[in-house]
Amino acid sequence: MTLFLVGYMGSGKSVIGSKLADILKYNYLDLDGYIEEKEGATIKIIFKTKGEIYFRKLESSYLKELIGLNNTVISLGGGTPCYGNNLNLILESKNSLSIYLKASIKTLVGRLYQERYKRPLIAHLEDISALNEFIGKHIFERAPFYEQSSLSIKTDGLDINEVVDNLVLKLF
Ligand SMILES: Nc1ncnc2c1ncn2[C@@H]1O[C@H](COP(=O)(O)OP(=O)(O)O)[C@@H](O)[C@H]1O
Ligand SMILES: O=C(O)C1=C[C@@H](OP(=O)(O)O)[C@@H](O)[C@H](O)C1
Ligand SMILES: [Mg+2]
Repeated sequence: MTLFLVGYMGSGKSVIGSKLADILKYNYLDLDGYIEEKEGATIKIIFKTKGEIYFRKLESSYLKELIGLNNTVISLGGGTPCYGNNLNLILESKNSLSIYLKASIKTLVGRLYQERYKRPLIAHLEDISALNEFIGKHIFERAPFYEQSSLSIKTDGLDINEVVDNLVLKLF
């Protein structure tokens, strides 16, 4: 079984995915981490030197390499299901489930403000209200992709361990 974690930046895909894999005794992969390892460059540097389109092409081709793995939790990037044929690959991959980690704009802003420099799409946003507006519009565009996941879980007001526990309960 492959479990794909889906959701906006800051929804907790990376942190929850790694803990979930520990609990389930599954292998763990973070698509962004995989790209960084293979390319020998951070996501930030890839965006800066080659641009977003180049990153999206890498993201799609490395996603293909990770389809069909057994006993693995994979944290996707926030944009992964929203480009090219990625969503079909995820949804049609055999013996897999996609899990949408949902969070309100307010929650995401709270989690991302201090960390926005790690994320090229939001690093330029100076203040909380600019971040708030950007995320609001962006989620409106992306939610229809995320919503096609096999299951979803609301994370507002839950700490990391509570989200993992709820997820384990939903899965089994
Ligand atoms: N449920 C949660 N409660 C509190 N903080 C969280 C929660 N989920 C994630 N975070 C924090 O939000 C930040 C972004 O999490 P991360 O796993 O990198 O998200 P993503 O991979 O979806 O962008 C991290 O600092 C993480 O510790
Ligand atoms: O939403 C996006 O388009 C992106 C999300 C990031 O991953 P996280 O969602 O793990 O932050 C990373 O893939 C890249 O910065 C682009
Ligand atoms: Mg991540």
